[in-house]
Amino acid sequence: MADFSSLGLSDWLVKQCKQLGINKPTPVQENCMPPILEGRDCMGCAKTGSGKTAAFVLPVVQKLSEDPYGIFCLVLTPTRELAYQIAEQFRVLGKPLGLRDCIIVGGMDMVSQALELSNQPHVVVATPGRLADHIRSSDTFSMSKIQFLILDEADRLLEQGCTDFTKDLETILATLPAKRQTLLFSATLTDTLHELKNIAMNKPFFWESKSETRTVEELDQRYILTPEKVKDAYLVHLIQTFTDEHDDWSIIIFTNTCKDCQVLTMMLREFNFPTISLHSMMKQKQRFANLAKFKASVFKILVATDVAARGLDIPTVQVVINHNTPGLPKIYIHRVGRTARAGRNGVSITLVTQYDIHLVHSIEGQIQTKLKEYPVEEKEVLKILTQVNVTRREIEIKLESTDFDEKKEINKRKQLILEGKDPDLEAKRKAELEKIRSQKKKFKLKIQESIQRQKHGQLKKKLIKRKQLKKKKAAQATA
Ligand SMILES: Nc1ncnc2c1ncn2[C@@H]1O[C@H](COP(=O)(O)OP(=O)(O)OP(=O)(O)O)[C@@H](O)[C@H]1O
Repeated sequence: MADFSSLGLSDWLVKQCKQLGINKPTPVQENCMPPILEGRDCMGCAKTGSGKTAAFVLPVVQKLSEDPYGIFCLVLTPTRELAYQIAEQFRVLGKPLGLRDCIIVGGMDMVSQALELSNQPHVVVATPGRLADHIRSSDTFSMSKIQFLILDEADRLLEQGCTDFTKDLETILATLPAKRQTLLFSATLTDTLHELKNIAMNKPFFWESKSETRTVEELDQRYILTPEKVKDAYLVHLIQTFTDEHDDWSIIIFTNTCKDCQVLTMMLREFNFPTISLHSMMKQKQRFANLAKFKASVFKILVATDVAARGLDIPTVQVVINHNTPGLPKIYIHRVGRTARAGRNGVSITLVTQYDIHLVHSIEGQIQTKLKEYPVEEKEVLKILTQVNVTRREIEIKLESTDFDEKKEINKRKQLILEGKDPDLEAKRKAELEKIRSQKKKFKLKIQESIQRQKHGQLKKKLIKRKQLKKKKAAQATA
């Protein structure tokens, strides 16, 4: 196996790696770093927790040390928390160099960010929306000379999901030089390969870890089949068991919506579990503070939406619980990848209702692994069922009396304004679309009913005819 020196890193950087416990390159590092150092574009696809961040940070820091200037490198990433994590890796590995980084994410003060950008940091780590806002509103910084553009979680940045980055990416790409190195990394790159190649890449070096499974071997992947109404009781029971048996374990619970995230956090606190939440309806400062408390093990349980599904590297996380079965295998891969990182063991448990079984099959098909049933004493779960459900209901009532839903509506309106849309017009458009959809549905239903009636009529006619024929035959026979 190669060492970092033979891959082309300077002695001071190898020493810096050692201080972080990074002694031998992981496969993605061993394979992707040489072509990057040679000046090639690169696409790296490797499992969660396999060291993709250092695979791009190290070559950039090496190259920066040979020709330091700002702005040298731009890293784009889908979430704000991930931007901080990546910037930290640059800061630590580039410390002997005096590397200056700048983090540009939404929810933080725009003026101080603009000031930092104008001071020409070596590395800018950003979420696309906020960086595009700076480009549109100010001309005090330039990225026309950057040498590296990196898209971390590249497939997420390019997919048109609920947060669509494509417009912002277009704005950003238009300000970058054509002559640059573009590096794309993710654990699920292959699904969006075609779109990724459109990012004007120059014969990229492509590397994918050779493995039939798409999740790591150290991860014990389990499921519990449960009726929807018993889900929370299973959750409370699982957490009770884990916390009784282990002192130093942390657990991440993934939920489908911000509201669910909030309800579960409050409910688990009622049961005295040290729980904290992370979702997009929280103020950014609170998000950072909560994540820091979870990382420091002040709170052992983090309830989060998919905002925490990608990239977060928290070594103490031993268990990931999916409170809902993810609708897409890709989301499942990233969620469960928050445990069993860098060779450690971990467990993931997905709560599956009878309506989600097809989703589990599709996940199993993608990851090429069968999930195993997690054994639970059902009797124990039933003992707490009423208490858990009553607690949940009380919390839901409490939350309804706060302005949680209202805040969500306000946030939505703010987002639309930022996207340059009129919230009232959008609401009208949405209502009209909904009306058309419901009319179409009604029409379809009517047609189906009329077909059904026709079929029924035809059948009735056939039966009458058959009866008449039978009668006729019987009459002929007696005559
Ligand atoms: N060569 C190495 N030896 C030991 N540990 C390493 C090495 N490279 C990286 N690590 C550590 O492995 C952990 C996971 O790395 P990283 O966060 O880069 O994973 P990733 O592949 O980006 O995962 P994800 O797809 O979830 O974002 C980090 O704590 C990192 O410090």
